Amino acid sequence: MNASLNPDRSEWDVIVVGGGPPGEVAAQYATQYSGLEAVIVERELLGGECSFWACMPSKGLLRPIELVSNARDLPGVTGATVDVAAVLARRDEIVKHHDDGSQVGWATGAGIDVVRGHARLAGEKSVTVTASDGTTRTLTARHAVVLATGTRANVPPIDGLREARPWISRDASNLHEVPRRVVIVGGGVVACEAATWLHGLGTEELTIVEGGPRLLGRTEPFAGEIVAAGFTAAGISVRTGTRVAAVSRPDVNDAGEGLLHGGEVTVTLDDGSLVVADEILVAAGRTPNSDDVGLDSVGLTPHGYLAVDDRLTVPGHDWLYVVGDLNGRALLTHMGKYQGRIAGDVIAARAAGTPLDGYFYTDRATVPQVTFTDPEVGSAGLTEAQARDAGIDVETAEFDLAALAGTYLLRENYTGRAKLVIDRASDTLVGVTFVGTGIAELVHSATVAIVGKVPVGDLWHAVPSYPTVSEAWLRLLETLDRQRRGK
Ligand SMILES: Cc1cc2nc3c(=O)[nH]c(=O)nc-3n(C[C@H](O)[C@H](O)[C@H](O)COP(=O)(O)OP(=O)(O)OC[C@H]3O[C@@H](n4cnc5c(N)ncnc54)[C@H](O)[C@@H]3O)c2cc1C
Ligand SMILES: NC(=O)c1ccc[n+]([C@@H]2O[C@H](COP(=O)([O-])OP(=O)(O)OC[C@H]3O[C@@H](n4cnc5c(N)ncnc54)[C@H](O)[C@@H]3O)[C@@H](O)[C@H]2O)c1
Repeated sequence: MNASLNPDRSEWDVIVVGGGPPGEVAAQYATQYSGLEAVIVERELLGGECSFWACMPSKGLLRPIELVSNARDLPGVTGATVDVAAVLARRDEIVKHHDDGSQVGWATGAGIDVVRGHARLAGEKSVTVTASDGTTRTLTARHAVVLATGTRANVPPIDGLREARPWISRDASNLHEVPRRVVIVGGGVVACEAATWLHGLGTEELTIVEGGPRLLGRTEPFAGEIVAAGFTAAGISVRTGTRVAAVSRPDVNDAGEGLLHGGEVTVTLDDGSLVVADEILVAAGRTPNSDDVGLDSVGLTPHGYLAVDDRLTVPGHDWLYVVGDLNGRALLTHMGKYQGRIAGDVIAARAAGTPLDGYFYTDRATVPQVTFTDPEVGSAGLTEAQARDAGIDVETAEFDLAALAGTYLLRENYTGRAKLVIDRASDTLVGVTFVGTGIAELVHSATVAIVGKVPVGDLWHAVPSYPTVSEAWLRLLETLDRQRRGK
């Protein structure tokens, strides 16, 4: 099949609206072995937020900072510094200078057409696309439409905030100048990662304002506490339990993405104190892109996250699938891509009339995530509080990761902690959290143990290599054993 960009045709088997990784994967899986034809409609860049403004640039900025932090904490290594211009240049390479040619090449090479423009549902299996020149065309799907339009930064209705033209995550990840003083609204994942790279790139005065009681509120409490302690030690001001009451910025401009959006910003906090900065970054969660995709044309509510069943199908609309951030199940690229795999397989199976056995989505207690702060935070499954809320009779074990030979060798002043959350009834893990340098690659071992429902007794025979951070597993099991013996 010869796929192309903006082909002159109007009917496909599958139309995917939104070309982030989940949408791309849904198109791939729906077509790769089925003979079905698919088109992806994308209004901006094929590859989506993740490739150009989120995961990839942010991790590209964080990696050199992590390396320098480790090197500076390791006797025998000298001279490690961050070359800001070189880091930003590599980030620009990583986002391919905002050219999605290679992604379009991947799609067409895989037999998937790409149409550029803003897509809206126009009734069952019908999609209108408005191109940048204002022309409109109507596309028809023979089998399925997949919505994968993602989310955008949420800017809360704070007095003066919108008028101040704050930075959003796109500006922070695609920054071209490093503000000397920054206030960050929010203390979740975006805020904590952005604070890490801004500090590492040279921002001198950083204030994080989080309305909730701690940073990284969805993780085990010790994770946010350790990250906050690291920030405080680095001279970053962490204001938890505090909200921004008002923002004032007399001079604003249209400098563009990643450049200062105006002059000095004065931020009034709800305790009456003032913080003056050169930029304000909003990292206060996401808003789903459901308000301008024609949902009302098929009787659906045009706002909020779109609920799906375990086959990623909108109930009552067996031709309509939603993958990625838009369904609100887990705002993570890897989970969205997993949804894309399932939705694609289900579409192909339904079109062929073959059984759907085995094609179902589950995230209820298994979602993994790594937050690339210093130290890193990694988890899979449930926190203790989430497990208790789910009615599980829980047993836990914790271990200070600084007490491992593997972590002692990694860096001089290692800080870290790990925790197991165990379902007593089945004696299997329902959640694992690691905090510390070098834990990111450990998270998948926890995911496998949880998904595989490995009995705790069997984990004793999964022997970690010496001297690695993986020995966290051994120490956690020893701690659990000691607790069970009442010692
Ligand atoms: C700063 C930051 C860092 C992150 N880092 C990580 C990370 O390290 N790991 C991780 O797993 N997750 C990370 N995430 C989350 C991750 O970016 C999202 O989960 C992921 O991008 C979701 O993919 P998506 O396709 O659902 O949405 P998006 O990536 O937002 O893609 C949606 C696409 O749909 C297009 N679109 C929208 N509406 C229309 C329309 N009407 N017509 C046509 N096209 C349309 C958009 O242009 C976009 O290209 C991060 C998020 C942020 C903000
Ligand atoms: N490494 C990764 O996996 C990674 C990195 C970045 C983002 N993400 C994903 O992107 C999503 C969005 O991240 P996020 O950090 O924007 O959202 P979030 O929901 O994780 O955090 C937002 C934080 O802002 C706080 N907040 C909201 N309004 C506020 C206000 N007015 N004043 C003060 N605090 C306020 C909330 O209490 C919350 O703690 C997350 O769900 C995450 O999964 C993942």
